Amino acid sequence: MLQISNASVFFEGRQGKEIHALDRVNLDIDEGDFVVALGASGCGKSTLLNAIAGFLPLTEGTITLNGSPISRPGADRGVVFQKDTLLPWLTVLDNVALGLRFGGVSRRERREKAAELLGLVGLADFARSFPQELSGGMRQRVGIARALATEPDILLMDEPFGALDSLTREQMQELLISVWHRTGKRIFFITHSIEEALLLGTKVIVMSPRPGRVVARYDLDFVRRFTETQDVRSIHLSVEFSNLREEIRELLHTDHHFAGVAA
Ligand SMILES: Nc1ncnc2c1ncn2[C@@H]1O[C@H](COP(=O)(O)OP(=O)(O)OP(=O)(O)O)[C@@H](O)[C@H]1O
Repeated sequence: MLQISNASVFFEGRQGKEIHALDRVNLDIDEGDFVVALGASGCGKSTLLNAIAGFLPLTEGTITLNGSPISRPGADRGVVFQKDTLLPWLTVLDNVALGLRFGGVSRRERREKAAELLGLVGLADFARSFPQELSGGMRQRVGIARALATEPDILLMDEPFGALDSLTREQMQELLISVWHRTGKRIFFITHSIEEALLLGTKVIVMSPRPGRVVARYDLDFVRRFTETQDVRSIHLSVEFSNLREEIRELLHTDHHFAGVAA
């Protein structure tokens, strides 16, 4: 269980002015959960993810993973960003295997594991390619495989599909659902897109602008429906989906700070 209790973050802004980025966030991420954080730019989503990743400390509150407080980055958390962070001089296979190099795993095992993960994300044939030979969507798939290589407890994804065109984005959503379903990994995923949040999340939290607070929570099953039917169109067209989309859109627009959130 990943447990976030009363998490608050203050940054020191210009001229010593305090920036209240995150305000008393409580969130439990259980095994198998797909948690999506939705909110406008600047509402503290990345701050929350970075705190879970151990990249920045909370000012108040705690985050524990299986009972242990998080204070630094660790192999038990795999991170995927919007912009891929692949090393251009390494092949796709070696990029995926990289995280295991520091874990005392033999070269043969590293390569076997990396090849297996490339299969999981549909890139088995690109193991010997270099990142620059791949499309944006393919590079993000490599990033997902790499994040999974150390067998983390949770996958942290900061707008991983934000820079992709809409068709590739839809394909990546479906791929991620299949990875989630097949691995049973819990995921914490950030997005600006209401539709993406509704399709992917088993739990969706909606955050307000500064200070970032959770203003609504939803337990959803569209993603499970997708794994059974593989029919995204009928989900998008369902009354339930469109009612929720409108409800959340309205919620986001009740505050003018939310302008800029896209469906
Ligand atoms: N290191 C920092 N120093 C000072 N202020 C910061 C720092 N990091 C974030 N902030 C501020 O904290 C607030 C929350 O930022 P954060 O990046 O978490 O928002 P976000 O919801 O992820 O936004 P986006 O969707 O644009 O990525 C913003 O006002 C931002 O300017």
